[in-house]
Amino acid sequence: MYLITWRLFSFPGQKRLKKASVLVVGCGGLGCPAAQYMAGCGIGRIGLVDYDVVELSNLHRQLLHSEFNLGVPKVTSLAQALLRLNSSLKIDEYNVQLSSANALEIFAKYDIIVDASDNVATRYLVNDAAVLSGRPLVSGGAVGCEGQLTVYNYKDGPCYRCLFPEPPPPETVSNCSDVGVVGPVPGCIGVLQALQVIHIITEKGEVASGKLLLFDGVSFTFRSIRLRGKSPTCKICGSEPTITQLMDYEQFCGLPANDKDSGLNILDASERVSPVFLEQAIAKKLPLLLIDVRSPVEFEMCRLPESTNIPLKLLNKEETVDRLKEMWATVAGNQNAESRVYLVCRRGNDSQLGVRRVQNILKCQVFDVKGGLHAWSRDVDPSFPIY
Ligand SMILES: Nc1ncnc2c1ncn2[C@@H]1O[C@H](COP(=O)(O)OP(=O)(O)OP(=O)(O)O)[C@@H](O)[C@H]1O
Ligand SMILES: [Zn+2]
Repeated sequence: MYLITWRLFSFPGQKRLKKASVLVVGCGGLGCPAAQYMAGCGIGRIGLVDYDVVELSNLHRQLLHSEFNLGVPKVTSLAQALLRLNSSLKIDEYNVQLSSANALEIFAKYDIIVDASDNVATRYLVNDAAVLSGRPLVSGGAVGCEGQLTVYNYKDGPCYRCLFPEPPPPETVSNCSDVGVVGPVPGCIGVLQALQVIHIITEKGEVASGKLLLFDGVSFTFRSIRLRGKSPTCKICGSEPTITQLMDYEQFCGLPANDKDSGLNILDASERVSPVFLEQAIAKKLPLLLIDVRSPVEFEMCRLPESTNIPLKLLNKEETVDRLKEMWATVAGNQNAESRVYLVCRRGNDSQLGVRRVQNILKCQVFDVKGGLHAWSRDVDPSFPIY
């Protein structure tokens, strides 16, 4: 099974792979392919971290999980698949959320860290833990049809904080659960993360330190851009670091370290309703405007019959403002005090961002549907398709 790797990297190279240990944070769209190719090439020990269980909506891009493993912890499901491929592997399962309390202890047991997570708070946590424990970090990301990859904290190269000292404002952050991702894109980036791990272990081939590989799945192009080098003033890896231990990353970023339903929480509780509440309002035929802020493609795929599609990106455009006012006039024209606007999206994050915009435009009562269509499917109509 390892012959190809051996021919390319020589026998000592293959032995290094066998002796190496790699930790994969996140067993989803990036983590599955990364771990699969690492297992295939004979890396001796692989640690898997994920707090989540396999869901149907994961399967289009997390191909080592399967319908048989729905509800099973992702670490267990992935470990089973890897052992089917290579029974001599040693696998450690961490069915936990990586946090400031456990990261350093877990990282200490591995030579290299692969970041295959999907949220900003975890990215800062993984970066800081990698720097504090002196481990190179192979970082990947994929949203929509775009993917990227770089290696942080490798030799004299920069870390994530050197390039992004401050987190982005929470309201500007969307993740792949809201935007969606085309399965082969994380597939491709995850495979390349495995290749970077092989390069680091065997010390053959280029390591993408100080470089960012960008893949655009629409124009079908790869580009590699040079990044700024290590920053001497970086708070964690600079010459006089002020961060010497892990912190509260959810507080630092203003965002949760997981992307479960309604992860973002930027509205007041009084501005949010449950899917069951919305269902009752619809059943009572109360005057309402239900706006679905997903992309037209997603809206075409499945939607609530009462909803109208205005993608989040269009909400602020001038022509949309007029259209929105016209639509609202037809609902609230009879001055009914019970008229409301509800915003819905896939999982309840983008809809919260939309609420603020619509409030500014219409100056009326606007609500977010908590947990979006996923929660609708869970709590109101299990036959409603989720993806
Ligand atoms: N702090 C963390 N600790 C452990 N696992 C994490 C952490 N943050 C993210 N993850 C895991 O990283 C994986 C990322 O996978 P992916 O980007 O494919 O998204 P997903 O959460 O599986 O998909 P969806 O958002 O559609 O449900 C997820 O399985 C998630 O549970
Ligand atoms: Zn740094």
